[in-house]
Amino acid sequence: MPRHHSAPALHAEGLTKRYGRRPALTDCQLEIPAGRIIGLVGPNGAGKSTLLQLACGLITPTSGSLRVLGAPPAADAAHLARVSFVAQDMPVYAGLSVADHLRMGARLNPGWDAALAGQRIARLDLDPGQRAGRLSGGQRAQLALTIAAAKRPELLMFDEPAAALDPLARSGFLRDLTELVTQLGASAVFSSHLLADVERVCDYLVVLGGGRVQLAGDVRALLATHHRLVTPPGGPERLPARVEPVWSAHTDRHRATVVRGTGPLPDGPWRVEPLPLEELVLSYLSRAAAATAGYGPAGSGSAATAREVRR
Ligand SMILES: Nc1ncnc2c1ncn2[C@@H]1O[C@H](COP(=O)(O)OP(=O)(O)OP(=O)(O)O)[C@@H](O)[C@H]1O
Repeated sequence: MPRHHSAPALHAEGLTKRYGRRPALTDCQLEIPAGRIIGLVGPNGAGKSTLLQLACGLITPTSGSLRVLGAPPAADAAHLARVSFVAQDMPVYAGLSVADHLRMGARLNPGWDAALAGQRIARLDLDPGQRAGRLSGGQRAQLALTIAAAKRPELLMFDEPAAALDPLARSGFLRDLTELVTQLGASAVFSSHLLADVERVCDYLVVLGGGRVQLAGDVRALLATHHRLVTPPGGPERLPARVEPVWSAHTDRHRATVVRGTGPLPDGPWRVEPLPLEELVLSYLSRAAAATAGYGPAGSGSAATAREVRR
């Protein structure tokens, strides 16, 4: 049953984090509605972990503000109970058994749902006596997901939860994550390099590049407002009115320009094609990288696709 969501899941204004003199996030504005599954994507060093760590109060901003479910991160014990965070590499206590983890969860979390935890452990066929250090990567991930969900939080945050899992384990993990978030009526944010995972699970997207928000919005709305215009090499000489070019890539045979604009695109010397999520993300990241390197906002690049976003 969905909960009543009044405050955004995350709301950042001018959010900036520097480690010493090294900028990790710069002047980020974000307003992510609650009740969504949010994919946080970007290349290595884009600031994804930093944003998640700020959101759960492990670190504090250098300047600007961040609110989580309407309150400062980790504002008090009641607020901590509303948020679950699973850090990179699915941390569990290697020397403790599965049952020990559940007992610890029950002791530390006032809203602990022992029935939910117990049912999941049984369904996953995890041996309660097994030490966590002896579990497979997929089982560890499922244990961490179980603990995160049994708190019955309003917001779950995962830092690259499925990166190290094989495709089958990853698929099961993402299916369970979606089911649990829906069952709890919660929001979830997870960072990933794997755009196929994001596409499968997320209905809201945040693209970070160079420590800045490059793109954020509802996935369906973003895909509806972005198109690929295909023209012969060298084109298009002019773009339709009211569209913004994002990025242009060319081969010997054609030029593909990713554009943003609402409404149907008029006929012209171009072919209009829908844009896969992967290409949408790569367009914004390419534009960000080009701007950093100083060669223009909608410069050209070779047509490149990749299932992983890497620098
Ligand atoms: N504790 C730290 N001390 C100093 N610099 C840090 C620290 N944590 C992160 N950084 C730097 O901040 C920037 C952002 O790092 P962050 O880990 O947030 O990126 P990321 O998008 O999560 O990367 P990845 O995908 O590789 O995990 C990087 O330049 C990184 O080197």
